[in-house]
Amino acid sequence: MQLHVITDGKSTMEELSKKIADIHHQVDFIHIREKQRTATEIVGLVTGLINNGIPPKKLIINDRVDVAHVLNVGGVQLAYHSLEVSEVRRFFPELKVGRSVHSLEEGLQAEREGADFVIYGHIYRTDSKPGIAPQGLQKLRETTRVLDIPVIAIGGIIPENVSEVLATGARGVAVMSGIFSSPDYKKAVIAYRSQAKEEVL
Ligand SMILES: Cc1nc(C(=O)O)sc1CCOP(=O)(O)O
Repeated sequence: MQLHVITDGKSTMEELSKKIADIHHQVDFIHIREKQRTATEIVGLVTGLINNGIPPKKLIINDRVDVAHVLNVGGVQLAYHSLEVSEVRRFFPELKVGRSVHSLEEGLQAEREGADFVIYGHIYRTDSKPGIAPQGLQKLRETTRVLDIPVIAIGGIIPENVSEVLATGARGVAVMSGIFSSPDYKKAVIAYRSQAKEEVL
């Protein structure tokens, strides 16, 4: 199982730096999703993380392809409002490209354009996506069956539902509030990790 963690956009830069430094050994990918932050702030955060020994290849920048490129990190996570997967593939071939999708059709499109993986959601009801109906496990299963690239499940994932999510064929889970909003985030990350028997990348 791949364990992706996603920053919540609510923590201070200091809190994020500390939390990420504390948990990075337990996770495969850390998505920096700080939509209200400037490029300069994200560069400052990520440079600090790298200087503190967090492997750059584990870091994925949400949306900001330019920032990911300048920082020479592992990759970028694209949303519907981001540059297209094919454009990023063409101009930034060194970046791993993830695409956030909400249907099988979007997943197929991302795969055709050359995405390395998709994040599919949201699976369960979550306060992080208020007022939008969840996709549920059946649609996730359909998507994992059809796509060849890894499908990572997101949205309302808690340690107790990881095994049923993985049983759909999902290759991993992505977690935001379950880790970054947890008062004991170190314990939380271990609870997720213990659902996965494979080695961390
Ligand atoms: C950032 C994000 N993207 C989603 C999608 O469906 O694309 S759901 C989501 C939030 C996930 O948060 P939590 O782990 O707190 O439920």
